[in-house]
Amino acid sequence: MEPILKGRGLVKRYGKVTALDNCDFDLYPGEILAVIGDNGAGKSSLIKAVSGAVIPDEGDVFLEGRKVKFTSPTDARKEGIETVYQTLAMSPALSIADNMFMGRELRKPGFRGKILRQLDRSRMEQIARDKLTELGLMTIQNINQAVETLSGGQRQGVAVARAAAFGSKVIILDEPTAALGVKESRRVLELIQDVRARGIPIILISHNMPHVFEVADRIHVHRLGKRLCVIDPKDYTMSDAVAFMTGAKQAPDLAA
Ligand SMILES: Nc1ncnc2c1ncn2[C@@H]1O[C@H](COP(=O)(O)OP(=O)(O)OP(=O)(O)O)[C@@H](O)[C@H]1O
Repeated sequence: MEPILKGRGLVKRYGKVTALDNCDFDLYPGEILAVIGDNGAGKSSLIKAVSGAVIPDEGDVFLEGRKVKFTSPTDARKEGIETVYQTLAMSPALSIADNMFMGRELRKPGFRGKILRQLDRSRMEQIARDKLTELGLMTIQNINQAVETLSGGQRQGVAVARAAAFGSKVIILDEPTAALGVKESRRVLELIQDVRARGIPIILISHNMPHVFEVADRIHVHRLGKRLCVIDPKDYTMSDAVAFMTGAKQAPDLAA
């Protein structure tokens, strides 16, 4: 099977710091791939390099086998790569529907939309409602509710729904449960699994080992700017994973 998203020989330097050191990366269709690693290992740099937020100094990124050169996150988004950052790019005072359609607003048909640029609010609200229902997120009562009035978990939900709603090929989640309570984390983990069930692969960056081991199909262990190994959570324990990532234990051979 061909990876849907692939990185080869990625290098990213910040002055004297080498954040990515000839790093490879593979995400396969339909999987949840967790990316774990110690602080400063280069996880964010990797994710940014495959999603257009930084331009790698060297190396190539391939989407569905085709070499791509993203120069911005907008570029990557146009190709179907959506990143949901921990610090969510949402406008708190705007409604859920407005947030979901930010930058992709729908206009009314015909003259009113094309010439007068009128927004098709009811259609956007309907689609927003449908998407949230589809993803089991309809604990949200009112689609016109301002995002600032939502709980942290609901907000993550809206961000994920937004990513899932627009034909994304890949969704990247950066520490989606870091700021959430137990119940909310649970809901977000379920949501991640729902998104996978709809066939969209997910990259999950997380320091939370129980969450990683619960949902990931494979775990990319990142260390010193490169992929150290990829493990199946069924074959290793959480303490193995932590030992690999800190260098306390010899990692399994990647080739094997
Ligand atoms: N914009 C930047 N300017 C200078 N150095 C940077 C920049 N971004 C990252 N780095 C450095 O690159 C290295 C890798 O950082 P990166 O954020 O990719 O690691 P990380 O694994 O995501 O860490 P964490 O888990 O702590 O978020 C670190 O040494 C970091 O200080």
